[in-house]
Amino acid sequence: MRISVIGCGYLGAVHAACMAHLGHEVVGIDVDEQKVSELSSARAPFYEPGLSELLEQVLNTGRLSFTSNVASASGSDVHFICVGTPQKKGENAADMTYVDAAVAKLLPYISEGDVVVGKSTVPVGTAARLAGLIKEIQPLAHLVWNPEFLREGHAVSDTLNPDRFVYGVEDGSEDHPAVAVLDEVYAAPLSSGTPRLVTDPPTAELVKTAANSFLATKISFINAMAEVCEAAGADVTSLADAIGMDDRIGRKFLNAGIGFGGGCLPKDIRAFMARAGELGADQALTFLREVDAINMRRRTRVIELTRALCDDSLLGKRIAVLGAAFKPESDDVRDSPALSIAAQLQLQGAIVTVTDPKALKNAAKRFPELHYEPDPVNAISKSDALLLLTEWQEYRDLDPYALSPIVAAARILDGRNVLNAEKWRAAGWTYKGLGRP
Ligand SMILES: NC(=O)c1ccc[n+]([C@@H]2O[C@H](COP(=O)([O-])OP(=O)(O)OC[C@H]3O[C@@H](n4cnc5c(N)ncnc54)[C@H](O)[C@@H]3O)[C@@H](O)[C@H]2O)c1
Ligand SMILES: O=c1ccn([C@@H]2O[C@H](COP(=O)(O)OP(=O)(O)O[C@H]3O[C@H](CO)[C@@H](O)[C@H](O)[C@H]3O)[C@@H](O)[C@H]2O)c(=O)[nH]1
Repeated sequence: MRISVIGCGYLGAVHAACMAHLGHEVVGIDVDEQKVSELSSARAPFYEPGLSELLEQVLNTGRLSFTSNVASASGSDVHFICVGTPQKKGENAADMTYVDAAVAKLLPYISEGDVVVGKSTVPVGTAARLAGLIKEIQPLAHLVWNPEFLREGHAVSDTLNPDRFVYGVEDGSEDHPAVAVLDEVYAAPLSSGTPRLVTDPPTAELVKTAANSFLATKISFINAMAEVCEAAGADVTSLADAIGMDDRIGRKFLNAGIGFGGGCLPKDIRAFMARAGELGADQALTFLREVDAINMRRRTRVIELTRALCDDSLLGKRIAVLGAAFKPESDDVRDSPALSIAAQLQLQGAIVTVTDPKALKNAAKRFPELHYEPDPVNAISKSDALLLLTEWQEYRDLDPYALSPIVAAARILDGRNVLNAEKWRAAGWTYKGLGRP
């Protein structure tokens, strides 16, 4: 199949490389010339395990190319829309200008029988609106909503072996001609057993926002439990293990800590709130507002606990923050709780040094006022308190005995509950987890 991928950020770059890996002829189109040039030389513009290797492999086959010229979409059978839908400034709603512009620029190159596939995460109702625009120009083309569920850090394997495919087609029917086209695009994963569900476009759009809302809810639920555990002297980690043993609940996404961040969960639940409000579905709005509020309170709680750990004053205290990315195995700092906490601590008078194995360049662009140190030992040296905020393996493996002699005070706040508290305490550290005694 000939495929165009419009928007080659995190989602689009991975999707383009994976589609070429599946044997298709793919052109990736992005307005950012620098991204196009990096991707064309097999350099991933962001850290994603396995992506550079995959890019190199598929670029060598000649099946994949990148360009900033949207006219190159002409002749493709399938056009994937993968541009960003960030949160609007000062509002909860999604900014749809990139999707609208991408579709407007693509319109002249859509031919009879082409399938335009929406992969971006959008407010419900977007597909119907875009289908109207497409039909005006090319009545014999189709629009499908096919949301993406990949996780950063696992993006390549999630794209090649997803849990499921969801196709939202106009009449919601298996017989819709676009179903057979997408089945051909995803022939390899489908033949190895990936389930697919055919539905109508609004349901497909909602599957995505509901899935992210549910994941966010699980995290905020366990963080609310962490607050209770803290007050009652209980251990939220054992609690999560025990409730997670119930198959109906499951242990995944029950790790209490500093809360969720990233380029998806926070902005997606807010966009969902905004859309639910517009539709008059107030219960979803109220419910998700609390999920968001619990999440944001975790950041405030970490500041309070750090102050308590530092003898009730942050003024002039040297704090080493381990982690800047919103999660390990990523250099993405969009809405990173670690960086938001680091910036707040500095505003409140602490002298903060942030370290991270991959995300420091991105962090410095967003928070130029913070001090960054690539070597964790240098960052930790002479500190009055250590905050583990992104659970990179190398921070999990830190040896409390080796670090004791280099710090000013042996105090650690484990924002992800991943360290062995007994071991750190035995080495003479004051250890504080979140929702753990
Ligand atoms: N990042 C993820 O893990 C992930 C996973 C699933 C779904 N999504 C959704 O996918 C969408 C994209 O997310 P992302 O993280 O890749 O965003 P991103 O900001 O990394 O990438 C968006 C890309 O689109 C490009 N672009 C903007 N306007 C364009 C246009 N008119 N033509 C061509 N290119 C254009 C930008 O230059 C950028 O490279 C969002 O809706 C997001 O919610 C993201
Ligand atoms: O038990 C947990 C699990 C995760 N997190 C945090 O939650 C955030 C999001 O993590 P994750 O979902 O792994 O990252 P993303 O790559 O943003 O992926 C989410 O967002 C994508 C974009 O919509 C979806 O495609 C994915 O399915 C969905 O998991 C991160 O800050 C994690 O630290 C926790 O605090 N506790």
